[in-house]
Amino acid sequence: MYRVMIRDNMSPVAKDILEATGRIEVVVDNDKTTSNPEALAKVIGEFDGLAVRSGTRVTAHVIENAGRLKVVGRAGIGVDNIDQAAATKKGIVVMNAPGGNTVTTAEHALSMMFALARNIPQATASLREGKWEKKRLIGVEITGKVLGIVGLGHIGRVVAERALGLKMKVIAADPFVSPEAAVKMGVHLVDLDQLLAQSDFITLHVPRLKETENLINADTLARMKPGARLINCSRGEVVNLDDLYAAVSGGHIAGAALDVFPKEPPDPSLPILSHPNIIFTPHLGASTGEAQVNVARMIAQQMAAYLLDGVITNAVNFPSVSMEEMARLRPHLNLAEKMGALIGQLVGAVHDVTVTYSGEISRLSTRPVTHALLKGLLGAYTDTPINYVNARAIALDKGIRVRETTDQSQEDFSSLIKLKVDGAQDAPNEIWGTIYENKYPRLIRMGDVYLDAIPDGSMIVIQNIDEPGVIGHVGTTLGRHNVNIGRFQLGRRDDRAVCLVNIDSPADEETLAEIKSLPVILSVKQVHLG
Ligand SMILES: NC(=O)C1=CN([C@@H]2O[C@H](COP(=O)(O)OP(=O)(O)OC[C@H]3O[C@@H](n4cnc5c(N)ncnc54)[C@H](O)[C@@H]3O)[C@@H](O)[C@H]2O)C=CC1
Ligand SMILES: O=C(O)CCC(=O)C(=O)O
Repeated sequence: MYRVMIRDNMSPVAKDILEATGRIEVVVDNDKTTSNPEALAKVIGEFDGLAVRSGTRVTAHVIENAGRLKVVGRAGIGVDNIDQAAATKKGIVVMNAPGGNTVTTAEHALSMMFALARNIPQATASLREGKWEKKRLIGVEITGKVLGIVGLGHIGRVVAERALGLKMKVIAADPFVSPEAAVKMGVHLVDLDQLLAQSDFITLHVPRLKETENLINADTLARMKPGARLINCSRGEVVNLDDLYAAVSGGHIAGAALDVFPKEPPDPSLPILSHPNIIFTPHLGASTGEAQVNVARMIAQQMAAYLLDGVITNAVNFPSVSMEEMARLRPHLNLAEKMGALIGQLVGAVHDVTVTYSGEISRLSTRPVTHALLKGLLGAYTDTPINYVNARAIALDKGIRVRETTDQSQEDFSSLIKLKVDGAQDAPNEIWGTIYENKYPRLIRMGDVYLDAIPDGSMIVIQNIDEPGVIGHVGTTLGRHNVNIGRFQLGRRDDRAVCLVNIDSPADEETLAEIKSLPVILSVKQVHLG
C-alpha cells in the first residue's frame, strides 16, 4: 500500500479517487498547526505522496525529511509554495493541475474589476453602517476602457476573451507570446511600459518568478496612467504593497483589488488593509466549488497514475509522458539505463555526455530517455539514490555537461541511441544501442567495433588483439572458476577485437586477473547491468 497525505481543505473527491484504487491509503490533515514546515517535517517520512493547495509550504527542510516521498501534487497552478529544486534533487515529482481553476480565477479577476469600478465592498460596508452615500461612492464605467493584462497565459486569455465581450479594449504584455497569437485573440500585444501608460485597469496574471517579484513597484506605479486601477489575482510577491499604498494614498492610482499577499494571511496591522480605495479577498481566486472539484480530481488522478503506473502528467520538474507514449518509450528507457550503467562502470567519472537519437526514438519524447541514461551512468559511481527525476539535476551538480541531439541520417536501424563520453582510458568511450522487434535491447557497437550483444546481468567486457585462441582461453578460465557463460559475443576491426561475455554469476577478482594475464588481452572489466 502507498500512503498519501492530503492537506489544505482539498475537495473530498481527491481522497475518494485515491482510495478507490485499493492500493493507496489516505490521511487527510487539515490541521493548521501541522501545516508549518517544522511540524510537517516530523511526519512526512511516512508518506509516498503529498497533496496540497497553497496553505502548506513544502520547504527544503520538509523534503529533507521525506524519506519515501515520490510525488507532491498541487491541486492548483502556482507551485511557489513547493521547493522544486530540493524536490528534484531528491527525485520527487512535483505536479500541478493546470486548467482546473483557470476560468474560476479569471472570473474572480473580473469580479474584482467590477467591484473596484463600482465600489461594491465600500458600499456594502457603508450601508451596513446605516449610511446612504450615493455621491461618495460614484464609480466608473467599464465599456470602452483599456484593460491591460500582464501575463497572457491560461488565465490571462480567459480574462481577455470575457473583457472583449464587455466591450473593453484589451492590450497585453507577455514576452513569451507572439503578436500574431495575440491578434488571433483580439488582443494588441505591447511592452510593459506601453501597457502601464495606456491602461485604465491593469490585471496581473503572471507566475511568481524572480523576474516578476516586485514587478509592480514605485517606479512602475508612477508610469501608470493617472487614475488607473490595479487588480492582482496572481501572487502577492508581484506587487510591492508599501509602494502601492503610497501610490493610492497620493491619488495617482485610483484604487486596487488584491486577492493575494506576500504573506498569507497578512498581518492585520498592515496599513494597506485599512485603505478605503483598496479592496481585498483572502486568496479566493480559485475558490469555487467547480474549480476545487476539478483540481482535486486532476491531482488525485495524476498522483495515482504516477504511484501505481509510473505515468507522469503535468509535472513541473519532469516532462509529461502519456500512458501510450510510456508504452513506446519503456524499452528505450530500459536500454538507455543499461547503456548508461555500462559506460559508467567501464569509464568511471565523466564530464561530457553526448546522446544522439535517430529513427523512431527521435520522434518520441527523448528527455526521459536521457534521464534514464544518466540514472544508469551516475548510479555506477555515486551512492546518492538516483531516479529518472533527479538524474539530470545530479549530473548538473557534478558538473557533467549533457548534450542531446537527433540525427536522421542513420537509417540502418529503426531506432538508434548513441552514447559518447569523455575520459575513457582503457575502455571504449562510445556505445550504440537499438531495440529489436520493439522489445529486445541490443548493443550494436562498442568503440569502433560492431557487434550484437544483449546488455543484461553480469558481463565481462574484454578488449584484445585479434589472435587465435582467445575465446578458448577465456572460456577455459571461466569454466575452471565455475563461472558459466550465457552468451559470448565478439566483434572486431583490423587487429583489435571486443568480447562481451554474459555470465550467469559474477566472476571474482582472481578470475578476472587470470583473464587479464593472457598476453593478447588489452583490458578486462566486469559490469553489472541489473
Ligand atoms: N489567485 C488564485 O487563487 C490563483 C492564482 N494563480 C496564479 O496565476 C498565475 C498564472 O496562471 P496561468 O495563467 O494558469 O499561468 P500560465 O503559465 O498559463 O500563464 C502565465 C503567463 O505569464 C507570462 N509571463 C511570465 N513572465 C512574465 C513577465 N515577466 N511579464 C509578462 N508576462 C510574463 C507567461 O509567458 C505566461 O503566458 C499562476 O502562476 C498562479 O500563481 C493561479 C490560479 C489561482
Ligand atoms: O488552492 C487555492 O485556493 C489557490 C489556488 C492558486 O493560487 C493556484 O492554483 O495557483
